Amino acid sequence: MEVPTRIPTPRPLTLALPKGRMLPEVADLCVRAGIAAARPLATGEEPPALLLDDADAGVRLLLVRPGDVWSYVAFGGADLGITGKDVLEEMAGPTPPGWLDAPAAVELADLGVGACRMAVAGPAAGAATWPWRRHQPGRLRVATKYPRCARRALGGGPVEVEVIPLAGSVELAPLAGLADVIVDLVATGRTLRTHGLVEYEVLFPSTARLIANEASLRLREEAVLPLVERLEAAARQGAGRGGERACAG
Ligand SMILES: Nc1ncnc2c1ncn2[C@@H]1O[C@H](COP(=O)(O)OP(=O)(O)OP(=O)(O)O)[C@@H](O)[C@H]1O
Ligand SMILES: O=P(O)(O)OC[C@H]1O[C@H](OP(=O)(O)OP(=O)(O)O)[C@H](O)[C@@H]1O
Repeated sequence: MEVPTRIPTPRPLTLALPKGRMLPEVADLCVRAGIAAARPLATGEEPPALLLDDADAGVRLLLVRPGDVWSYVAFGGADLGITGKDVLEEMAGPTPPGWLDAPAAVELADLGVGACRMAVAGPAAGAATWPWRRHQPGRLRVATKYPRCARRALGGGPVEVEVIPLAGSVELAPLAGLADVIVDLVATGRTLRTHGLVEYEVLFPSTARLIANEASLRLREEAVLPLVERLEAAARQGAGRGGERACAG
């Protein structure tokens, strides 16, 4: 009996893309990588559907929330995905109790688009004392959409970090007396300024990353790698055209 060396191909090569603010830039990269079906997504209009097949490119696109791209890729719903480094940092680390234990998604490339930074911010009055406060015994209430990043960056020292999880409008938390500081993404800094907040500390810069399902990389290599190469080439071309956005404030 012949021993199969590859699993049967159950579906087209599947790429999970982030809906929302990054989609137009990411879709533009995909178009330049030969995925014509991504063209309507580059306009900023509402996507026509959540699943788009590109028969010519042999690629299926799934449109999911940026925070869900990692799950689609890690759990095998997509072979490849594009999402922010912020999402990958938040998903990094031990699997929380009760979660399906997923093999890690592999980070393959920095695509340059969607630049922003993860920062600690708070009221202007607290900026001067932040470097000291951060390392003092006592409690620090942190409002954030990124509880694991916040804990990893600020915990582990003498200060006791109390995370208040929020899903958005994080800048309101210090104004409402809910938290001392926030950990959130900053790009232009406009939202902070509008609410009288300042950046205390940058935790890490973030740009869109290409990630792969670990098994797809091994078992569908001939299909996966050419697309990876085309996306990387499109990203380099984009950077050359001035497509790389500065993430420093
Ligand atoms: N100024 C910014 N603020 C927030 N995210 C940004 C910014 N600039 C780039 N990004 C990237 O865009 C992603 C968030 O996109 P978007 O704001 O459309 O989704 P979201 O509403 O935060 O996500 P979800 O729908 O899952 O709640 C981030 O993960 C980050 O990588
Ligand atoms: O530095 P800026 O250019 O102002 O961008 C940063 C803001 O954008 C994001 O919020 P978003 O618009 O996604 O809304 P949200 O608060 O509902 O998450 C982020 O959470 C900041 O609030």
